[in-house]
Amino acid sequence: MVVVRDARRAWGRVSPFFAGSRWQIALLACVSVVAGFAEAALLALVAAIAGALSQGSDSVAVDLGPVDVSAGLGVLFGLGFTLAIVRGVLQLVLAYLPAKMSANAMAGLRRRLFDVYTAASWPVKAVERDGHFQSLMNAHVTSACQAIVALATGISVSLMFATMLVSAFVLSVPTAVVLVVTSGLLFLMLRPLAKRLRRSAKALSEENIEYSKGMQEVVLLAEETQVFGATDWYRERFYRLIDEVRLPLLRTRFMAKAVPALYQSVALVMLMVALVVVSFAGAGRIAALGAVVLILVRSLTYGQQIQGSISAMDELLPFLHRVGDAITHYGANAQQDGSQPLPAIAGLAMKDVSFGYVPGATVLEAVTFEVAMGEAIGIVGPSGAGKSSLVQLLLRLRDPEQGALLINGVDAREVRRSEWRRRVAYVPQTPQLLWGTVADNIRFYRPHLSDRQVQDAARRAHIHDEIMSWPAGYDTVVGQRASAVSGGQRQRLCLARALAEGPDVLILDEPTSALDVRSEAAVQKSLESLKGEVLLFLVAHRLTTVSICDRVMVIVDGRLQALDRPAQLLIDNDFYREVNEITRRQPRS
Ligand SMILES: Nc1ncnc2c1ncn2[C@@H]1O[C@H](COP(=O)(O)OP(=O)(O)OP(=O)(O)O)[C@@H](O)[C@H]1O
Repeated sequence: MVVVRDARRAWGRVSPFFAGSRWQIALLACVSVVAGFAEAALLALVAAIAGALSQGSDSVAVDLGPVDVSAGLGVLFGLGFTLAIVRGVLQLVLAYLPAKMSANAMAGLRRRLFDVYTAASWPVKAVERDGHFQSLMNAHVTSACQAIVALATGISVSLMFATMLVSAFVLSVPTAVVLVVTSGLLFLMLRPLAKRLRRSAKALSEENIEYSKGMQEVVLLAEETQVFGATDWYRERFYRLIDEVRLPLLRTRFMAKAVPALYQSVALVMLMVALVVVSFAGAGRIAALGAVVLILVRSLTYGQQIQGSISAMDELLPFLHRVGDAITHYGANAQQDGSQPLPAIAGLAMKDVSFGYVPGATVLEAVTFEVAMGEAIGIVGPSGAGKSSLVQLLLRLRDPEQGALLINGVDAREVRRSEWRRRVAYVPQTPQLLWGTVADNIRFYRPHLSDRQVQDAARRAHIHDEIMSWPAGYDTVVGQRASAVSGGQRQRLCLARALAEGPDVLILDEPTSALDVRSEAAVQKSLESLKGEVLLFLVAHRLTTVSICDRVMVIVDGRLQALDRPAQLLIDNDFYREVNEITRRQPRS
């Protein structure tokens, strides 16, 4: 059966992510069988006691097919209560195990997804739309765990159904045959509906991801839409996203409920058919007949629960598969690592480096240069020339298509990433603050950094005095939105973050473009004091930013046009001269 095959495949993919799953499944199976037989015995006992009471007899004969047991009413009442209690306790175990498996699976899947995502190469993550990973981690993992509960419940109720079947065979062979045939027929009748349910669930999983991506955009653009106003077009676009989830959700939820409900209605008809067969074939004494009827009714309940589990799996397995696919995808695109240690950085170079984001569209071409530790290098060029792309290669977020980045003369791909990361720091154009204290933001998940190191970094970034003037000092809470800091302070906090571990190489992408003159001067002062201590790369549009640099790279149309001292560039380089001219004419704000 498709769903069983699919469930086994899904189980194979997720079971490694939660500990002890095998023994839990084995325990679940054993407890289900024992609980099923305890229930069947209890039903036979109830029927026998009812039969004895109706005849006014003190002694009860329990018909267990080939075995007949006789005992007094008192003994059998005691046995009945014991069986009921045992059944109740086992039921608790059967409720606990799937819940535990699901909770373990949720933690295991989330850990695994987080690990493969963080280890995946940057180009794989960079092409994903915002909201994609969040949706996987939240809605998809939650649904995947519900699928695991459905799977565990399905295994449990199937075994209980099987024990009912065995009990029915013991009590009355014709009844058991009718049970097998009717159940089989029911499953066959409901399969087409179940297939449609799977299709809708798959569509729902896809639409949910689209919806999450859209909603992420709503959050990201909240400030802009507040200013521009949520236009009708904007609203319509998101209403459409909401509606696109509505239809598959309606179909999926309807069919997930309708299939088991239909099963119940048809099952009642089948029950009447079974009774007709029993009436013709005969089920022995009245007590045996009672037991057979009770077991039939109970079997149909379990059959309905099996159908419910199958429907739930039909609904939820696409989510589980998507999580599995994502784990495979990120895992297959893990960042490659080198094995060479990196004691210290003496110099960096690029040799004949060409790079493009998509095949056939070259962004950087034959870039070759050499820079030494302690130099301050500016990177300028027109918009779209390839400056940020060059930075991505320097940061080893991406690898060149041709040529190589050389660290101390060694191909960067051969150098251990962990050591490279420890020696390189970066301040992006729009650095992000964590929701936490100023100290947390400078420390940035590096608990080994002492308070003194944090404060030293802040001093070097020329932000320490300002921090000390705030009432809560380093304990001031800052965040992404309700930020307690200005743009310039944010930039310098992130500079302190970059400096905290004493990097060899510091790369800044437009560190002062969004700042006023005073903040720019403060950042410039910080950078100037770093000169000679680190290898500094400074991407800039304004030439004032690169005024502290020893040499400046001019990148035009993806080519390194020049790498020289600013004074020399003013003589040799048209682009540099032109930008210098424009800058001189502009009044400073
Ligand atoms: N993720 C990407 N996928 C595809 N193309 C990209 C991507 N990022 C940048 N590009 C393209 O690469 C070229 C160089 O872009 P890059 O961002 O490196 O330029 P830049 O010099 O930093 O520009 P700016 O000064 O405007 O920031 C541009 O044509 C741009 O469209």
